[in-house]
Amino acid sequence: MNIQKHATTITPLDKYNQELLNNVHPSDWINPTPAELYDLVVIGAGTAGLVTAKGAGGLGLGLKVALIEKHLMGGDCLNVGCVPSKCLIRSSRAVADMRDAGSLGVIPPEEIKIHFPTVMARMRQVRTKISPVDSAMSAKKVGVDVFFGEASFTSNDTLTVKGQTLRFKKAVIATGARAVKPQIQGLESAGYLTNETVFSLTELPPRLAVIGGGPIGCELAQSFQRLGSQVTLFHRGNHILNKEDNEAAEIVQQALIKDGIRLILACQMSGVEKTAEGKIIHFSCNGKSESIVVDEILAGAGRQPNVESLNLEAVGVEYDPRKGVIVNDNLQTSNPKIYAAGDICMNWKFTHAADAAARIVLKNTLFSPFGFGKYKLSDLVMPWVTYTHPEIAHVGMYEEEAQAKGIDCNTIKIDFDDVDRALADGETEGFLKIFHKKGSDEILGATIVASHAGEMISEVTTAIVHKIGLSKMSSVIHPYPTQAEAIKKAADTYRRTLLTENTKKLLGILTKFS
Ligand SMILES: Cc1cc2nc3c(=O)[nH]c(=O)nc-3n(C[C@H](O)[C@H](O)[C@H](O)COP(=O)(O)OP(=O)(O)OC[C@H]3O[C@@H](n4cnc5c(N)ncnc54)[C@H](O)[C@@H]3O)c2cc1C
Ligand SMILES: NC(=O)c1ccc[n+]([C@@H]2O[C@H](COP(=O)([O-])OP(=O)(O)OC[C@H]3O[C@@H](n4cnc5c(N)ncnc54)[C@H](O)[C@@H]3O)[C@@H](O)[C@H]2O)c1
Repeated sequence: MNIQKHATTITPLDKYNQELLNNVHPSDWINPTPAELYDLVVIGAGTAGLVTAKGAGGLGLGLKVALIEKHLMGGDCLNVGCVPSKCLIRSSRAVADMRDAGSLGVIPPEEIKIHFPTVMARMRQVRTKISPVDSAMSAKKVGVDVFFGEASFTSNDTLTVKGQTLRFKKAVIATGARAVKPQIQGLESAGYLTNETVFSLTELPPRLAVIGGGPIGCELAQSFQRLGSQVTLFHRGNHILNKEDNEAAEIVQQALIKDGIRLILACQMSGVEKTAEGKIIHFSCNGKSESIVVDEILAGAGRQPNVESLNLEAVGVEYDPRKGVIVNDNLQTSNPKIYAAGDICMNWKFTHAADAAARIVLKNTLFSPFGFGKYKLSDLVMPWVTYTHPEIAHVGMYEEEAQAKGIDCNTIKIDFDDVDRALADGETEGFLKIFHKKGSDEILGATIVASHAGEMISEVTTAIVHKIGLSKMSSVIHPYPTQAEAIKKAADTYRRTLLTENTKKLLGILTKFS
């Protein structure tokens, strides 16, 4: 494979992208001669694969570890996912800050000028700066044999890559997922963008349609709208971000509308035609047929697991073409020698989830003699953040989820317009909800909608992981004024519920004698 092939998703080939490719798929890379037998062969060098392979190789135990990547080390997150999207989000927030500065007494310019090529060049620069940690050399340095090429199982203990056979004691499938192709007549021939191509744009599409109101669709729709595109967001459901708390999703929905996005909910897209004026999208909404013309279409309509080329049948690994490789709670597949981690097998499709799963796989493949002491996926407390503006962050259970499990749950809600720093910042849209066990201070979960909700959720995650209840949280001093004081306020609200008539009487007596 040469640099040109990988340039299909990594364009333009400027100095940043060339350096990125030199790190994540060097054109002069020569695959090593395979060892006689590998302790661990890992397929896919995204987050899950890199953490597994480098974790095993870096232990200094002399383990033989191979890592196989068909495209770009770093996978989606570095190249076409988290990293580039967050760079675009940063630029788009700068636009919104300028736009809204009037309310702070700072008069914005008549026209906010956005230089889209510079926005994208900055993104490429940042991505390249981050790339050495995911590079082929970084894995080689910790003793991992890195092979570029597509891996395919050939027998219960072998697989091939570019004509070479690798024998393994254990294997890990970490091949991730890709964008689902929406089944809309004419879309394929009209052409559309996905997360694999959108970050290669060098010119802003004046009119952009986004298919799907999930995290990808919402984050990118808001960014492109703020950067100057007229975005139309098509979503099947009645409101966007339907996996999130309804009230939280509603706040973000209103923010997208305020940004000027045309939101088409509960829609059916019936066809796309390419014409001289642009791409015409035909759709129906509430029984009414309509059409719009756009310059580009971006699909963010869900993910599909990369299972096809692995020849999983040869090794008896069960999979579902839509959900991916089937694993048990220890991340072991139906073949006991083969494990999986990351987007290929998990509902939690997040980089930090892939990282956490890889650590479980490391333990379970290498340090669980006779299957003892295996770690479980279900033991993880998983936070996540959707980086719209405002952000939605969540951890643990929702109220309905707790109730469905037969746990009586109370919700404490703090609105950010009761938080001094949020008022000072002019960022009062949003709330914190903490779900706790009824009659107890045990935290079950939390949802935060706020400008920097993602920076706040880890405090609640720490509390859940280390079983710190709301009473103890209320004794933690939070600097004034910070938006994270919302968490302290929630904890104090809980403490106040402990003040029964009897405790009040007792306190009254104590004050008399003090
Ligand atoms: C636009 C976008 C934004 C995102 N933003 C965030 C975010 O902000 N925060 C967050 O936590 N998550 C985010 N995600 C999700 C995150 O990127 C994924 O959850 C994460 O990358 C999963 O890692 P992985 O290792 O499982 O898979 P991947 O990163 O997909 O890596 C799999 C690797 O396997 C390789 N491969 C596939 N088949 C083979 C084969 N047969 N042989 C050899 N190699 C193979 C692929 O080329 C790829 O490099 C985002 C995703 C997208 C698309
Ligand atoms: N901040 C983050 O952590 C982050 C950011 C982006 C992506 N991700 C991960 O990537 C995963 C995939 O994200 P996603 O947004 O592609 O998927 P998703 O499945 O979460 O959302 C896609 C949405 O598109 C809708 N849809 C599908 N086809 C449609 C059509 N033809 N017309 C209208 N609507 C349609 C679906 O109903 C669905 O709600 C997420 O589950 C998330 O875990 C995470």
